[in-house]
Amino acid sequence: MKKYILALDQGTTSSRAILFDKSGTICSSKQLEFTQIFPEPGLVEHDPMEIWLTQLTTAKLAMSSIGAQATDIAAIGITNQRETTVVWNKNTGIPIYNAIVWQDRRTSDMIDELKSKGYADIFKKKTGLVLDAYFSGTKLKWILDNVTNARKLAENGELAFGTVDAWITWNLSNRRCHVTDESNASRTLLFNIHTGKWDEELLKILDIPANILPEIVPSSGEIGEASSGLFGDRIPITGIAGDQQAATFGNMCIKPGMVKNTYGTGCFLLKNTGENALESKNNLLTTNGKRNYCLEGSVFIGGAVVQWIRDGMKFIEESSEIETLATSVPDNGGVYMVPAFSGLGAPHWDQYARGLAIGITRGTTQAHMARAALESIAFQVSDVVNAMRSDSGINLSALRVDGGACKNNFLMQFQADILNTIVERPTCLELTALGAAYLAGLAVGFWNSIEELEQVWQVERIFEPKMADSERQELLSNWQEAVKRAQGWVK
Ligand SMILES: Nc1ncnc2c1ncn2[C@@H]1O[C@H](COP(=O)(O)OP(=O)(O)O)[C@@H](O)[C@H]1O
Ligand SMILES: O=P(O)(O)OC[C@H](O)CO
Repeated sequence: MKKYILALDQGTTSSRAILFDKSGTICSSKQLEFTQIFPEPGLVEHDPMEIWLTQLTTAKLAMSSIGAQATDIAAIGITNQRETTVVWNKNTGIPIYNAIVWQDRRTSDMIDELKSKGYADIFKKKTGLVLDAYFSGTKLKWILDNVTNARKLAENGELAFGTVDAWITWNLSNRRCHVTDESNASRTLLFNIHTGKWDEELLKILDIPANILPEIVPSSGEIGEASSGLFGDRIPITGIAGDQQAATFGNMCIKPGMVKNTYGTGCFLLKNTGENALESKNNLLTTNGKRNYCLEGSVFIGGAVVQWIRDGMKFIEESSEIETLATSVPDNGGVYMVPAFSGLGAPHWDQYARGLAIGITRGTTQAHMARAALESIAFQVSDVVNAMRSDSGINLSALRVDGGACKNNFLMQFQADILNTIVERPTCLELTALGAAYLAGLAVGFWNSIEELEQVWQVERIFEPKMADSERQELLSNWQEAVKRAQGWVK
């Protein structure tokens, strides 16, 4: 009898493997952090081999720690940091350059050039995305233009491009599958979300040869097999989704209008818009979920500001300590932090914004800075919600949350206060991995219906808004002023 689904969650800062049983319970979980490479300010890379090896190791450890065999596992579901771009040689299986991470800003000039040539509208219409260095298309072009021999090898059909899902699947399948799914393809600037195909016109604009691209496969279905050499027997791969779409499914936002926000490295708020690919007038992205479209607001720095308070400022030793530090003062003492470390994402889309802290006086302490850092996460989410409110008349009765930073009770209460909306925190916070497990499990009959999965989602705690309107308005108005001052800084 198959007892588990193995979810591989390849995130920005760590690789994770989780074995879920039929009740959606985590039976085993292993996580390994990997190296963040910052070659210059604004550039962020990962070593693709380290991504693969940490992912493989976590899978083996998750299995061995509970004595699970390959034959106990019904299927593998893969979910991943999106947009991060890997190009490898199909003959050797070796990447020709480091993975260029979604946070990397090296193609900002390329984006400016595309905008100046008037291409913003066509990309928006076909891909649902705004032109920004965040997405894979210009990162891929940069590799082809800058790595020695890359373009020649690509023209000879010797190179493969993929987001991290494709890289993991290629390695799991012993180089047999070069595939991606629509939720990842929809983050490349190369994929037409209306036709469900790579778009020839966009490929031409970016000068990208079609033969480098992965085949697009369903997010849930027969995708490939992990080779027996890895786990002792073959295991079907039947689920792939970008991490934010997977979390939307894991959070069971399956009906139009339902909204989730994931508080990981960044913050990603997705609203299910059903079968309509709603075009945003407020700089939100239209993106593909499982047979559904979503409106998305991507905030580049969420929990990462807590890592910066810990590792950069060294105010705390563990991320969890920020809550005690921040609540040791009654308020932010007039300090506002805009963590635009790699520009601002939705709804501002300013590649040239940079971080600032403002309102500092002689009385400002580490506690005020920590509090301002946490508040900045909630303010950014609030900007996205407001953009969504004016776009689609969103009636946000409750916000479902997940991700590492939503363990922080102060942050969740402040979020509820600033949005003036209930925040619902579920019992299982690993909803990205759970979403990928669901996609894989539904494809092999481990679970039979979405209705069955709806029983798994349970609320752990509800945060009710308590703040007075006047206080909320003052905080938001000061935040908006701070954002204005951060914008365009490195232009
Ligand atoms: N108690 C906490 N309070 C605030 N932030 C936290 C807390 N615990 C973890 N984090 C933040 O959560 C993030 C990790 O969440 P996770 O969902 O694992 O992210 P990712 O998938 O992007 O790697 C880190 O940026 C970390 O700083
Ligand atoms: O790795 P995460 O969870 O921060 O997610 C990264 C996003 O997929 C970037 O779009």
